Amino acid sequence: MKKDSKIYVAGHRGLVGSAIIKNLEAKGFTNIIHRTHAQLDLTDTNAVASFFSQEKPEYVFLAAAKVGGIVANNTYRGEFIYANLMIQNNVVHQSYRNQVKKLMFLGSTCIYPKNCPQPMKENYLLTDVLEYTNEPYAIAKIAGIKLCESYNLQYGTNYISVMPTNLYGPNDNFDLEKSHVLPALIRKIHLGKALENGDWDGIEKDLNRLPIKGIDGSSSKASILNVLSEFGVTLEDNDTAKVEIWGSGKPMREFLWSEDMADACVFLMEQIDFTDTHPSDAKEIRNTHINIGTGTDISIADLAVLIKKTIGFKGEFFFDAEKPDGTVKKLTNVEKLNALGWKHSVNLEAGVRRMYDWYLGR
Ligand SMILES: NC(=O)C1=CN([C@@H]2O[C@H](COP(=O)(O)OP(=O)(O)OC[C@H]3O[C@@H](n4cnc5c(N)ncnc54)[C@H](OP(=O)(O)O)[C@@H]3O)[C@@H](O)[C@H]2O)C=CC1
Ligand SMILES: C[C@H]1O[C@H](OP(=O)(O)OP(=O)(O)OC[C@H]2O[C@@H](n3cnc4c(=O)[nH]c(N)nc43)[C@H](O)[C@@H]2O)[C@@H](O)[C@@H](O)C1=O
Repeated sequence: MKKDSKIYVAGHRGLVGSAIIKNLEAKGFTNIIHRTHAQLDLTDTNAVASFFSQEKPEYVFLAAAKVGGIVANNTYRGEFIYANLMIQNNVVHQSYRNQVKKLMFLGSTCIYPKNCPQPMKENYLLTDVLEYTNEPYAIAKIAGIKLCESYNLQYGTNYISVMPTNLYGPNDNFDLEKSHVLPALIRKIHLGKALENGDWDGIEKDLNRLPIKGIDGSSSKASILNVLSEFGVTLEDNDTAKVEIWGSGKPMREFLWSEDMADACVFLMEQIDFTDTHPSDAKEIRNTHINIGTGTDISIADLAVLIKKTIGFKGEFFFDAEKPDGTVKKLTNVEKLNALGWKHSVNLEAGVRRMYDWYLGR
């Protein structure tokens, strides 16, 4: 990419899209375009066609998607498969029709089988059944990989698919119903600490920034305590706070700082072409995507303890077995990425600290 190449970042206000913009700007790219969801609904085929024919971007980062944690994926199954298929079909097809030079499609490591051998190599894709809770989302993401791969093979396009592990960072989603585990635990443990300290100013500030289910900072203490308890943050009679952890706490997850993820995306966009993702003598070209992760994981229970220490929460945890565990373990094999010359730089301890600072607005 040249510094003045026209680059479209789809999903630029999200966790990954915002980090990609920051990374591109830091590297001196000057011609970045974007649209909010309200300005351009990427599920609208005609609107996406008009946008591409008017703007003619040269490079596309497809970081717009319908995204959420385990319960959101399991609850809004129809929305997750429909929106993701539509967004990627529209963006990839219009990129082809408008001669985009290179596109990066973002999938997810939930594309791999539920009981995949660990760590998961790219070629384990489509070797067994998927995890039920996110099957619709995963099917859409697998379709996205195959869409890019198939256009490359039939039309000679240059589209790269990357499969990130669980991500976290600035502009994450802290909605306790729909978010992923790491931002959810940061917020719940932060609120638990505020409850045990009687810090109602802190609770008011938090709820004014992001109201929960109809309560905000001006709501009565009784209704705040009531709604927080529905989300698993409670104050016991002895003034000890308790925070709920969904599931058993045993599942293992791998976490990558979103700004590392963005750096990997820009690195791959600049350094590799589709042809670099498979051997030149391959008779059947498949599994051309690249995992992005750290290669290290942690149990959810241990993650909660790490966040507890970072925040300085003194209370207790309890586990809600009614909530799903999801995949037991999904650790990426990152040999392919490392061999291309990229490695993450922010470890989980430092990342959680940065994440909490960002959450507090420091
Ligand atoms: N977060 C994670 O842990 C992981 C994410 N990924 C993948 O990374 C990519 C980015 O995810 P992430 O940044 O976390 O997601 P976010 O939810 O933070 O951001 C998604 C962005 O897409 C936009 N968007 C959603 N629907 C539409 C639409 N119909 N039209 C236009 N814009 C839309 C959103 O806008 P708005 O908010 O206005 O709707 C938002 O800006 C996705 O492909 C996701 O699947 C993969 C693995 C893990
Ligand atoms: C990125 C990835 O994200 C999703 O998969 P997931 O990794 O299972 O997502 P998660 O972050 O929501 O949960 C991880 C683990 O953590 C546990 N957990 C504990 N307490 C809370 C909690 O309070 N909130 C949440 N969300 N989870 C919690 C939870 O029960 C689970 O065992 C899919 O969308 C998938 O499609 C995808 O791509």
